[in-house]
Amino acid sequence: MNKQTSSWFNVENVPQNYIFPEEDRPGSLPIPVCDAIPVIDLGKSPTEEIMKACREFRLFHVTEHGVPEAVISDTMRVVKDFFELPEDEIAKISSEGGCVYTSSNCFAKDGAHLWRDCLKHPCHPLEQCIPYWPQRPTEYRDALAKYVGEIRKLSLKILELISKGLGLEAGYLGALSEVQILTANNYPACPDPTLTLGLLRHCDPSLITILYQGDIRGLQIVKDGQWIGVEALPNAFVVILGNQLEIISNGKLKSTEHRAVTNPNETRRSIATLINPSPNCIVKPADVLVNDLSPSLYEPTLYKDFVLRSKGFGAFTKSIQSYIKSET
Ligand SMILES: O=C(O)CCC(=O)C(=O)O
Ligand SMILES: [Fe+2]
Repeated sequence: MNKQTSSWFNVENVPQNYIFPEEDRPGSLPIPVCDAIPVIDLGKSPTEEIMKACREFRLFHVTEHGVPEAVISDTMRVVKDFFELPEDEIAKISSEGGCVYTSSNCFAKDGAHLWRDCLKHPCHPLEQCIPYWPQRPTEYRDALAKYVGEIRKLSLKILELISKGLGLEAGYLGALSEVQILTANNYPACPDPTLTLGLLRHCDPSLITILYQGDIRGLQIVKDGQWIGVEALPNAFVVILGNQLEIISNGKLKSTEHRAVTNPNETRRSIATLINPSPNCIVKPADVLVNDLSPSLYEPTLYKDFVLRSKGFGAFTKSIQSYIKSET
């Protein structure tokens, strides 16, 4: 086995406090990967295809996205190296403002732990955020700065297509996406994936989330009341619709319920970049989508109140939120 940071997962049987209640755990029934989830070529200005995917699956893959392969592979490498740092190095991280490291020692539900370690930090505006990022591995900041810059461009491109598809003016959703939060997830191999979860069923508190998951499966979404698996396509990104897009679109688009399951063979890593409004933004349905036939379905809500109420960034919501400058 590779050098591992911590030993909590290096066990033959799943410890009792990692076993989720029956209604949450994946169980032993197979959940097949759905090959109907659209893979959208972004080189073709595919507004209609994106809108159809958003309506039918609330999620889609994108290829021809413009993010260089080397940027992705360097990022995955430094993220792997980060999670393999000695425990005392990682322990220093949690004390640095704005950057949060959570190990599986945090309880997720009813005393059950997630089978996951995770690192979260804001990453836009870049200059303001970089000083809070981990300094080890030494290439972390350089690699991630390139990655989040590329993801910013990609997210604006996708939001522009969705703005158009919803009939909103150009730049409408882009203007509501001033904050970007990166979550790097590390799910070690698990002796019994039927009992455990990398991430519980949730919706992201974002407008959209751009997820990179390499070539190891583990993401599942709810479609028509059933769990379905999402393929892991190397060098493609998964776009997940978040709560804020559901509100702004006045329910025309719905957020994606999803979770991450574990596997018995190898460590899976994913990088989720959440594209969010700023904390003091009032999020409400776009005026052009509200009329007599389609009355407003959501109360205007201050984004930071939404996030605090829903604990959108987990147990450390407050420290992440308070770090982001309110004037942004
Ligand atoms: O690891 C995954 O596939 C999902 C990650 C995720 O949903 C999240 O970080 O919010
Ligand atoms: Fe998520």
